[in-house]
Amino acid sequence: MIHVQGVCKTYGRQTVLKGVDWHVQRGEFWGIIGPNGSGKTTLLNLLSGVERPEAGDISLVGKSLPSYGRKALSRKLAVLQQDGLPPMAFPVRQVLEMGRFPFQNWRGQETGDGAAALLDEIVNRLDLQGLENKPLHVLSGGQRQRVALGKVMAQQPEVVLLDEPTTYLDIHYQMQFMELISSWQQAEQLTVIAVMHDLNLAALYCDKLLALREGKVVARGKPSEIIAPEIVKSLFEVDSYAVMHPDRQVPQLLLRNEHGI
Ligand SMILES: Nc1ncnc2c1ncn2[C@@H]1O[C@H](COP(=O)(O)OP(=O)(O)OP(=O)(O)O)[C@@H](O)[C@H]1O
Repeated sequence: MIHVQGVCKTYGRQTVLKGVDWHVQRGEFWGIIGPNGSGKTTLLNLLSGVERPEAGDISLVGKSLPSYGRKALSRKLAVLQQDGLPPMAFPVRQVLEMGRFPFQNWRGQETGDGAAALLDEIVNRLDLQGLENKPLHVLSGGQRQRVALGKVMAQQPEVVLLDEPTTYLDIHYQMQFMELISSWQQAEQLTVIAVMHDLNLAALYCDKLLALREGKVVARGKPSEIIAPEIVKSLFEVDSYAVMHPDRQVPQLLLRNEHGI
């Protein structure tokens, strides 16, 4: 689905990504992990076409990323940020309709049928009934992030890029958000790439993890291979224990100090 080959990115004198190679298959859920400043968001910005690499190539479904026009790219790929939508006055339903941009003509009219039914389905799936006519700025952060997800779903992409999407959510909404993404991914064979700071959530929901440090890939693999005390120590300089989650059989981290308490 996505091929990243020898990608380097420099800002001024700082080389932020140093020769990243990475292959993502259709339908996989990847988490990008690593310490602050390791290049995670930069890599996501390159994948979304917002930024261009100085060296190397990125291809999406066999075609080089720069060869996509804006609309063609937005039919393939959608991006959801930490705070997906600002608290603006647009009503929820209208925000969801904005996700249909790739399918609208120059007059803003939908070129195919079925958009209204699709939006109804999204409203039900995300439990947004009763909120459709409310302006975004009266919603809670958790509700707003659900609307942001709905807008991305309305775009019907094949790939979704998420940049720390649960940062501002409490644990209830974090779980809810990850469950929604995960069920969408499985239902549609969606490819998901998410920058994740919460390693326990990453272990629970991602199929695979890419670990970056100082702009280089230092580890990649299944959560069971990556969420291990030695790797976590090498990435974050933090001591930890890894224990098995009793329901899902994936590792979960418990933090510790150097005295083991
Ligand atoms: N537009 C920019 N101009 C200059 N430097 C930048 C720019 N974007 C990122 N950087 C620098 O590149 C480095 C990597 O930043 P990036 O945001 O990709 O890291 P990150 O791993 O996502 O960090 P965090 O976990 O803190 O979000 C940082 O040192 C940052 O200051």
